[in-house]
Order: sequence, then structure tokens, then C-alpha cells
Amino acid sequence: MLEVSHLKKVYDGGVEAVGDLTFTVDPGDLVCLVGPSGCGKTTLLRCIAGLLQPTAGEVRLDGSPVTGPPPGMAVVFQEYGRSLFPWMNVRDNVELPLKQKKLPKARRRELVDSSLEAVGLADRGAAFPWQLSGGMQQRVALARAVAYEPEVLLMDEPFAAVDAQTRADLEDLVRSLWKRLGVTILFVTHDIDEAVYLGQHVIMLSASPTVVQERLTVDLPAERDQLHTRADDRFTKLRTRVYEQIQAAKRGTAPTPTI
Ligand SMILES: Nc1ncnc2c1ncn2[C@@H]1O[C@H](COP(=O)(O)OP(=O)(O)OP(=O)(O)O)[C@@H](O)[C@H]1O
Repeated sequence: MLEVSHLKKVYDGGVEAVGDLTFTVDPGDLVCLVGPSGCGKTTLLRCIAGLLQPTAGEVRLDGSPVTGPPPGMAVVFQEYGRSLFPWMNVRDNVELPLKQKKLPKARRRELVDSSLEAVGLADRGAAFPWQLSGGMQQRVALARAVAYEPEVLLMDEPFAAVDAQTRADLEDLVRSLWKRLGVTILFVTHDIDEAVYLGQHVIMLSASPTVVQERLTVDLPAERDQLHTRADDRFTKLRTRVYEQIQAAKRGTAPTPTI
């Protein structure tokens, strides 16, 4: 289980990005974090990933405090262009963390093959990132995270820089990987529809300094598809609920009662 307890982050210079955040993510859950722009989502994710030291509070993974990047976590960032090494082909990019994990060569090859297959890039292993579209590069970043076999996958607005059609395909890819691998996913987005479509739970954050405004259970069927799920009455109600809460968060007013 991932536990965030009374997490607070004040940057040098006095900006209080995260106020007092407490929430948990159960093993195997897919939780979306959504909040107004600048509310501290990236700061929070970096603290959870052990890349940034919180000012107060703590993060625990399976009971152990996170003080540096934990071995069981992988992160997919928004800027795929900067997270892939341009001088390495796709296979080498995906394999790199597996070398750092000191896995034997045969196992590395197996994991690279199966993860590239899973993201639909089995035939692009020899290509370099700059020869691929943005959506394909983000698939490579996803394959690299999946190959690592993390217990927890953190995703920071991973599809913000791709076009709408590619984004819809990547959302479906995340849900199918999640179901297949049983990995715990914490997905940060500012897109309300994306949060409701993807998540089993949506945690709504207040404006900075951030606290949890509400936690919503997305009681939509597990089998989702872009056309029917988004047209579902329940989807509309849930997205309206999240939208209202985000507006309340921006105004700094109290949350309205849960639906
Ligand atoms: N390295 C830093 N030093 C000082 N202040 C920072 C730093 N990084 C972020 N901040 C400030 O902390 C606050 C939260 O930023 P953060 O990037 O975490 O928000 P966000 O919710 O991810 O934003 P967005 O949705 O726009 O990507 C902002 O006021 C930002 O200016």
C-alpha cells in the first residue's frame, strides 16, 4: 500500500506548494489525482517518487518510508522527449533500467520484447526516439516503465503533449496494461474527463497549498470504451461532480456534499 501522510512541501523562497496531504492508494488500484493548474500535483508526485524531500510528513510504500527513489516504483513524465535518450534506439532505452536492476541478459531481452509488444511497438525496436511520433515516444516511455515490472507506476500528465486521438488510444492502453499487470497506478492529470475515464478512484486536490478536497469512487463498469463510457449518464454525473469541486477549489470555497 502507498500511504501519504500529512505531506507538506515548502520550496526554498517560501512557496508552499503542498499544504497537508493525506491519502492512501490500495495495491492494484488505479487512482487519478486531479486539481487546478499549479496546485502542486507535480511537486506531490516527485515527493512520492522520492525525487524531492518533503518539508514535513512522509510517504510510505508497503510500510517502509520513501527517502529516495524506491526500487518498486517507475515514473512516466509528461516530457517524453526529455525522458528518452536520443542516442539510444528504442530497445536500448527500454532495457537501460533493467541493466541498472542487474537482470540477466536473457531476462532483459524477454521483458523488452513483451513490453514493446504490449504497447504495439514490437517492430520499432531498432528505431531512434527522434524517428517516432510523440505518441509513439510516449509508448516507449510506457514500455520502459512496464518492463521494469514496478509495483507502483506514477504518471505525471503523461499524455498532455499528444493529440486528442492519440491520447484516447494511450488512455485505453493504460487501462488494459493496468488490468493485465495488476500494477498500482497513480495518475496525475488536470483533465477531468481523463481522470473519470481512467480512474477507479479520483482524488480531487484543492488550490495551492494543496489538501485533498474529495475522494470519489468511479462506479463505472470495469470494461470502458471511449465511445460508450463517455456517453454514459453516470460518466456525465461524475465528471460534473469533479468539475464542480475543481471550481470550488479554485474559488477556495468548501466542497459541496458528495453525490
Ligand atoms: N523548484 C521550484 N521552486 C520554487 N517553486 C516551485 C518549484 N517547482 C514548483 N514550484 C511552485 O510550486 C507550486 C506548485 O507547482 P507544481 O508544478 O507542483 O504544480 P502542478 O499542479 O503540477 O502545476 P501544473 O498543473 O500547471 O503542471 C507553483 O506555485 C510553482 O510555481
